[in-house]
Amino acid sequence: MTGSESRLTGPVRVVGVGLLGTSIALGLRARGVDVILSDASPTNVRIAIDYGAGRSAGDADEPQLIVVCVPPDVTASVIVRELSAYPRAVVTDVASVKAPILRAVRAAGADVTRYVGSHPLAGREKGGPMSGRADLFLGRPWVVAGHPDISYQTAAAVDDLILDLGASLVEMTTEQHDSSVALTSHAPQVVSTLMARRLVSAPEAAVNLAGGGLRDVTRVASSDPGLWVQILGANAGATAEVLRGVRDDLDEVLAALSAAADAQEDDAATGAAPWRRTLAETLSGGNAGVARIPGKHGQDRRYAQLVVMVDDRPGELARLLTELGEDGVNLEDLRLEHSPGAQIGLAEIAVLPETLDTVTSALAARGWRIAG
Ligand SMILES: NC(=O)c1ccc[n+]([C@@H]2O[C@H](COP(=O)([O-])OP(=O)(O)OC[C@H]3O[C@@H](n4cnc5c(N)ncnc54)[C@H](O)[C@@H]3O)[C@@H](O)[C@H]2O)c1
Ligand SMILES: O=C(O)C(=O)C[C@]1(C(=O)O)C=C[C@@H](O)C=C1
Repeated sequence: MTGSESRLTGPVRVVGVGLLGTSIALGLRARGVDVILSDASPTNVRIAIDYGAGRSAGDADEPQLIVVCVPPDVTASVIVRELSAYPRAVVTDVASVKAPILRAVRAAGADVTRYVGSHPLAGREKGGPMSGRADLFLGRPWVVAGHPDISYQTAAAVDDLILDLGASLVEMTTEQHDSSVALTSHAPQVVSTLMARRLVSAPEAAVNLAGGGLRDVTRVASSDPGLWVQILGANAGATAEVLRGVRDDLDEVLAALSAAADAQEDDAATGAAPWRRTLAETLSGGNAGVARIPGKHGQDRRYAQLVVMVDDRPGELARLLTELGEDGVNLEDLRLEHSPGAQIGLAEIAVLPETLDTVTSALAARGWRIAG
């Protein structure tokens, strides 16, 4: 690819080359943009350079855009420093909270006519430059949390960054952003963590029965505690409000379960017990909530699932993917499940619903066992 394929002219300076910074840098390098890398850790800069994410800073650098990708606690002070060090650059950051950062940048008296915060709703539970991926942002929402002191013309550089990385731009105020992510990201992190904590002292025999449900619920519980203390602390009010709603529902479920446990057998058999209705309503509410989550690429589209049994031998998964490619199948998603002691893995693949029958027959014809 060449630089002409990017909207940004560059150079772009990335400050903080962990997961987010390295992913942004790799994505821009793939479009030919000149990327300057900076981090408090010289080791992280070296790793990111070795990865092909960009070059080290020079005295004569005149960045068009600076993207601050450091932990939330230090984001405002780094923004203030960068605005002052590069008086012609537009500055954005990618921290997971927006209102407290804008407030702190304003309070420091910095030039907010060149600063607008942003936040890609894309990430992983693993940080550091080695987790960086050029395609991390493809099809993901990326919020620009605007404010009245920056002009559209100046903020356009941030829009260009988002579009160059293949993300979809969403405009919100900082407050709308923070209350939205309290619901979609920050409270879910706590719920996932609380469930995962139940496993710490559980018997090994029980934990070994872990299936897809537990893995889905606990994936983000592996995230960096240091980063999340900062995120939750900075968005405490809005996150607590969501969690109070969760607590109310949980109290209802506990009451229903307690009634169910106490119920006489014949009472349970009538089907009319109030606890049964409470549980059914709660579970249906969950169905209705999940149905509102947009699919991949932000479309409200559901995919058909197919589970293929993959022998636990080197190269088998690669063979499955190659053969799907040979059959012209576009995978919308792929998830692997592997139980301890099992000689097979389950590859759960998502395809467009209209292609499900064709894909199933093509795989069966090649001898793959379809589990569901
Ligand atoms: N992890 C995610 O999924 C995710 C997603 C969206 C946004 N974010 C936000 O992106 C930011 C970075 O998160 P990450 O996951 O990339 O973290 P990370 O730990 O992978 O990377 C942070 C980097 O910042 C560097 N750093 C720390 N203090 C610095 C300073 N004062 N000056 C320069 N460099 C400094 C660290 O050395 C490290 O390389 C955070 O604000 C986070 O809220 C994270
Ligand atoms: O680990 C992931 O899958 C994430 O996408 C992480 C996630 C999220 O909750 O959506 C976490 C925090 C960030 O601010 C943005 C993204």
